Amino acid sequence: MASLMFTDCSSSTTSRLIHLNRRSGTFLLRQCVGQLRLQTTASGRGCCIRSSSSPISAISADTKSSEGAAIVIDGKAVAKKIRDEITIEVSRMKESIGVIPGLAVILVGDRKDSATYVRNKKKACDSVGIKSFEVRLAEDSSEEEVLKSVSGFNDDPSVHGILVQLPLPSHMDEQNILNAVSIEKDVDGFHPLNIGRLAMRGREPLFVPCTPKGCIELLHRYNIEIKGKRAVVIGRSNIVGMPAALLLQREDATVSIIHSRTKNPEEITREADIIIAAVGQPNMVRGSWIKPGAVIIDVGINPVEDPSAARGYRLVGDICYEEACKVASAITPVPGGVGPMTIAMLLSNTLTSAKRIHNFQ
Ligand SMILES: Nc1nc2c(c(=O)[nH]1)N[C@@H](CN(C=O)c1ccc(C(=O)N[C@@H](CCC(=O)O)C(=O)O)cc1)CN2
Repeated sequence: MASLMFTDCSSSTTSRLIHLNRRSGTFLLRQCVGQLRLQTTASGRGCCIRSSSSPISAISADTKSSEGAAIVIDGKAVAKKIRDEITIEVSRMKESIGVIPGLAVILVGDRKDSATYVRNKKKACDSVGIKSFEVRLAEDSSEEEVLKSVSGFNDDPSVHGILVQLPLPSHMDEQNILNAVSIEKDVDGFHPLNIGRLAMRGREPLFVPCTPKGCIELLHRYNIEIKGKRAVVIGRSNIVGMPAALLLQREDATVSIIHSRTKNPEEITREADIIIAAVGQPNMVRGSWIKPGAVIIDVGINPVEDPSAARGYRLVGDICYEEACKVASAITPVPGGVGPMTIAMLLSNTLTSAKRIHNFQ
């Protein structure tokens, strides 16, 4: 007997374990007429899946898939492909001009999630041949100590990319620290000059923030048209929502941003052909918010209690996946959607930086 974990979207912290016996399995398979298989996703949630590993030919953002099941946009697979492409470029650069791209990461404090992300960034660098440098500072370090590390990496010619892992401890002035990163090495794209250029027509940023860049890259790699579409971005953070909205606008979408003071979020979201959700609220967007056939990019990575999971919790997005996948034409899962793309885009930005600094085409 197999078992599937379904999230109860009406409650973010409770979940039901539904045993899938032969009968219910048949029922689900019938619902997925024409589908390839019945599958539990990496997070253990069930959905009908048309394609999960290879980019597809154009999906219309206007029309609902006839089967009533979304294509799963496989960020993990796309990120792997991008890492393979970067590996080739890194070795071509090394062989041609003897330069190895270098990425420096500054981690302040002892947040477990941040430590995991930094460890994963180092692993990803190793896997593509990028050199990595790391500074770890204690939670009670001073802002001056962080600025000193930034300044050291700004002056180090073997470092082509610098990032300060966020969030920083609350006693630090985040903007002051991000401003100190050399704009030529700002591979996170958080420097105000890079963000400012992103917002201006006719100006190009040196780097685009990794998570929003990953969202757009997924749309491109799955041939999802953006031009002329109505897009809704839920959330207006500096690192995801705001730059994602700017990028969609640059791609000629008509963009609305939904935030905590928006009066009618459901109504506005229901108009969208493309939804990017980056609000940090587990399962906030329900199936009823979604226009049939919309494409959904879920940036949320929210831990919810789950005693049956090895870690005692599992990750869910901002979108109620099992409702949304019946309405949308394509959707990113959590985990395995946008998350892996963030690190792939970081590697890509670091390679771009090294090429630019060394004038290597
Ligand atoms: N300086 C920065 N700080 C932060 C950024 C950033 O882009 N630059 N983004 C996030 C954290 N982040 C990278 O730093 C990040 C988050 C999640 C993932 C990821 O791959 N998630 C997996 C699930 C991981 C798990 O199981 O725990 C997934 O979604 O599949 C990568 C990077 C905030 N800080």
